[in-house]
Amino acid sequence: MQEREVDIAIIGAGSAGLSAWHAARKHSDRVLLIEGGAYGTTCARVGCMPSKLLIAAADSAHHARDAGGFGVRTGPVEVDGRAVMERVQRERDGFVGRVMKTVERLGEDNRLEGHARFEDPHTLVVGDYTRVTARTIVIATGSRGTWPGFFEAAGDRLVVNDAVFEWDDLPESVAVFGPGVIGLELGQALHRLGVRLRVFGVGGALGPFQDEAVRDYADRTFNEEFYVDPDAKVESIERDGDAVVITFLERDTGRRLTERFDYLLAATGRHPNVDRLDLERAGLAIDDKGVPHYNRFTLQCRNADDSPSHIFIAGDANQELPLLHVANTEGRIAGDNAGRFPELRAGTRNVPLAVVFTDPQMATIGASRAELEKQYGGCDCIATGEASFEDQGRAVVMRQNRGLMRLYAEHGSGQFLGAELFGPRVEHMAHLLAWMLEEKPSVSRILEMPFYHPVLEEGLRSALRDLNANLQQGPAITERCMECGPGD
Ligand SMILES: Cc1cc2nc3c(=O)[nH]c(=O)nc-3n(C[C@H](O)[C@H](O)[C@H](O)COP(=O)(O)OP(=O)(O)OC[C@H]3O[C@@H](n4cnc5c(N)ncnc54)[C@H](O)[C@@H]3O)c2cc1C
Ligand SMILES: NC(=O)c1ccc[n+]([C@@H]2O[C@H](COP(=O)([O-])OP(=O)(O)OC[C@H]3O[C@@H](n4cnc5c(N)ncnc54)[C@H](O)[C@@H]3O)[C@@H](O)[C@H]2O)c1
Repeated sequence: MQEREVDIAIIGAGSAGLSAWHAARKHSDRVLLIEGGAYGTTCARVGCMPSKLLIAAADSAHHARDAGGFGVRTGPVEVDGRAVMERVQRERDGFVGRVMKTVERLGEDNRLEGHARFEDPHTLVVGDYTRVTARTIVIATGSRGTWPGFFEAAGDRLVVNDAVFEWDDLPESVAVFGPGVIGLELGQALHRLGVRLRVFGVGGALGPFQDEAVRDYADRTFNEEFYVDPDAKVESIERDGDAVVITFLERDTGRRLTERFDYLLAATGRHPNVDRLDLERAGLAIDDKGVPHYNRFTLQCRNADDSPSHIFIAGDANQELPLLHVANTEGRIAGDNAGRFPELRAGTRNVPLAVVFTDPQMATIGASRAELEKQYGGCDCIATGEASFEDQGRAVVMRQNRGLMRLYAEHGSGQFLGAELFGPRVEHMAHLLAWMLEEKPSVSRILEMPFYHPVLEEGLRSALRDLNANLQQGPAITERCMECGPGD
C-alpha cells in the first residue's frame, strides 16, 4: 500500500470538488483531488449540458413545425435522429474537453484516481493501493439516479439520463417514470424529436412546483402536447424480447392499456453518493438518509458526539439543492474552510433559484407558499399576486402565450418573498426576481424599476401589480395596460 500525506483531501472531481480544490489551494500546496469515476463532471458529461443540447434540437423541430402559425410554410419536418445525437455528443465532448483541460492544469501530483472510502476520520483508502492521510477532508461525491426495484423487470432496457446521451440514434418509443425535472426536460425533448412517449408519476407531483394553481396549469399545458399522468396507475412492467411492456390505467378514461416501449427511462430522483464511503469510520453524525449532519454556511460536518469535525461536505452529496450553481458555491466554501480549519468563515448562501428548461419553462425563486405559511405560522401574513401569459403582449406576438406566475410577499413590510413561474423564457424573470430577493426590496419598490416595451417582463409587472394590490399597497388592476401599451 502506497502512503500519502496531504493537508486537504477532496473526494470527487465534479463541479463541487473542483471549486473546493481551487479554494483550498489558496491555503496550501498539499491539496489532493481524488476521482473514482470519469473526469469531466456530471454537469458536462451527463447532466446540464447534454440535456440542454437535446432540448435545443427539440425546440428547433418544434419551431419549424409551428412556423405555419406565422404564415411561414416549411413542408414536413423530418428529424434525423443520428444527426441529432451526433451533435449532442460532439458539443458535449467539447464541454467535457474544457473541464478536462482544467483538471490537467491541476498537475498530476495533485490528483489521484480511484474510489475513496474512510479507514478512520483522517485516513482514506483509495482504490486498492493507496492510503491517504489528510488534516481535513471535503466530501464532494455527487449523486446518482435511483429507482424502485420493480423497474428492474425492464432489464437492460431500464436506463437513466446517462444512457440517453450515449444513444447513436433516437429510439421509437420511451416510457418515462418520474415527471420531475429530468423526466419533463428529457421527456418533452424526446417527444418533440418524434419519439412516442408516456410519462408516469406518483402522488401528483409535477416538476418543482408546490403551488397547486401553477402545478395544475402546467399539467394541463403539458398534457395538450404529450401524455403525462402525475398520479399514474401502473399495473405491471415486464420485459418481452427487446421491448418493455407496461400495463396501466389511462388517465381520464381509466381504460386498461398495455403498450410496448423501447426503453424505460427512470427519472425518479437522485441518491447522494455517500453510501459507499464507509462513513461510519469517519466518526460523523449521520441522518436517516445516510447524509452527514452539516452546517449550510460553513459546510462543516458534525461528529457523532456533536463536536465539530474536520470533514466538510458540498454539492449533490449533501442533497440540499442538487443544482450546479449550488455545487459551485458550496465547493468554494467547503474548500476555503478545509484550508483555514479550525478557524472557519460562514459563506454567503444565495436565495433558492431553480429553472427547468421545458417549454414553457418552469422556475421557482425563494420559498414556496407552503414553506412561507409554515414559517409565518399561518397568521394570514402572506399575500399572493398572479398573472397569466395568455393575453400578455409579447407572448402573443411570439405565439408563446401560455403560462401562469404566482408571487408571494409579506403583508405590512410588502417584502417580496418568493415565486413560482410557468411561462415563456421565465429563466430571465427568475433571475431578476432572485436578484431582487437578495436585495429585499418591497414589491412597490420593484414596481419602480424600469420595464421596457414590449417584453415578457411586462407580464411579470402585472403579477407584481396584482401582488401590490393584494398587499393593499397599490390600486387593484381593473383594466390592464392603460398607460403603457399592450404589453402587460
Ligand atoms: C440530466 C441532468 C440535468 C441537469 N441539469 C441541470 C441544469 O440544467 N442546471 C443545474 O443547475 N443543474 C442541473 N443538474 C444538476 C447538476 O448536474 C448537479 O447538481 C451537479 O453536477 C452536481 O455537482 P457535484 O460536484 O456535486 O457532483 P458531480 O459532478 O457528480 O461530481 C461528483 C464526483 O465524485 C466522484 N465520486 C463519487 N464517489 C466517489 C468516491 N467514493 N471516491 C472518489 N470519487 C467519487 C464521481 O465519480 C463524480 O465525478 C442536472 C443533473 C442531471 C442528472
Ligand atoms: N434544469 C435543472 O436545473 C435541472 C435539470 C435536471 C436535473 N436537475 C437536478 O437533478 C435533480 C434530480 O432530478 P429528478 O428529476 O431525478 O428528481 P425530481 O425529484 O425532480 O423528480 C423525481 C420525480 O419522480 C417521481 N417519482 C418518484 N418515484 C416514482 C415512481 N416510482 N414512479 C413514478 N414517478 C416517481 C417524483 O414524484 C418526482 O416527480 C433535481 O432535483 C434537480 O435538482 C436540475
